[in-house]
Amino acid sequence: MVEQEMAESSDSTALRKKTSLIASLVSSLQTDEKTEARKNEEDRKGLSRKELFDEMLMFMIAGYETTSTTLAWSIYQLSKHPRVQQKIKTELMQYNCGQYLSSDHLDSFIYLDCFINEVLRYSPTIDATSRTVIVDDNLPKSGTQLYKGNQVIIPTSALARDARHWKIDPELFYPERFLNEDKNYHPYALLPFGSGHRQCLGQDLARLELKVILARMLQQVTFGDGGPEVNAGGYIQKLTIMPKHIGVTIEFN
Ligand code: HEM
Repeated sequence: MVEQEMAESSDSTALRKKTSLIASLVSSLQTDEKTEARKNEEDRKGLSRKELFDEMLMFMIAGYETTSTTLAWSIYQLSKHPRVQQKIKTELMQYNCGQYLSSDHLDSFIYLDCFINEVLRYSPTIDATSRTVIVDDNLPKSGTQLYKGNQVIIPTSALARDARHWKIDPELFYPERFLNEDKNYHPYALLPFGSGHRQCLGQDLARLELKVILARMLQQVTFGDGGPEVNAGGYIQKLTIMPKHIGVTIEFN
């Protein structure tokens, strides 16, 4: 894909760089890598070819397992919460979209958005992120001293279940919270995609993928609890946090 893009004229790449990630990366390639390599890191402009390929690899690694694991958690939660599953199905039927899912249809599925948010809150695939302190500073309330170079861990999964930040018991799997009591939750209580200028670059794509796949699946099938032996839940921590025992029944509607 990158080579195809590099074969295009620079004018054509520049035209498409707002809508194509690959065109955008290719248009940032350094024209003279050797000269750039001799400069200090802060003075270098553009991407080397190696940096571009590293970015592409990062998209694949960061984009694949996170989204597929969130989908696995979604299926697990659907199997455990038939009431929630039925409510999503009712919403899908209400808009009677058949085989064709337009962006207007997707925008109408408000409860499905709440469900996806609740899965990301209750069963996060990533439990923390981190930042490197770049100047000596201290935390506003506690006064804790931080020094340049310290690594600060932000425990996103603990924040998402911290009762101080949620009006409805955070231990409950309850998508409706995002329609009512917890609609205006603290912006840093739920950070499934991080925050700030290093936040997840693929979050809109991930949300779109999750919404389309879940809507399509729930138009066709109902997930049931496969029983305590196979659908026992729990989690394993690999690159992401995955469900450990997930075993559901699938009924075609
Ligand atoms: C449900 C799916 C996903 C979850 C839960 C997720 C979560 C995250 C989190 C927590 C971070 C760190 C953000 C921070 O420290 O502030 C991150 C970074 C990143 N994600 Fe995602 N992600 C998902 C899907 C994707 C997809 C689909 C892509 C790309 C196709 C992607 C690409 C990236 C990249 C490139 C970064 C690094 C950004 C940077 O360091 O500047 N992610 N993601």
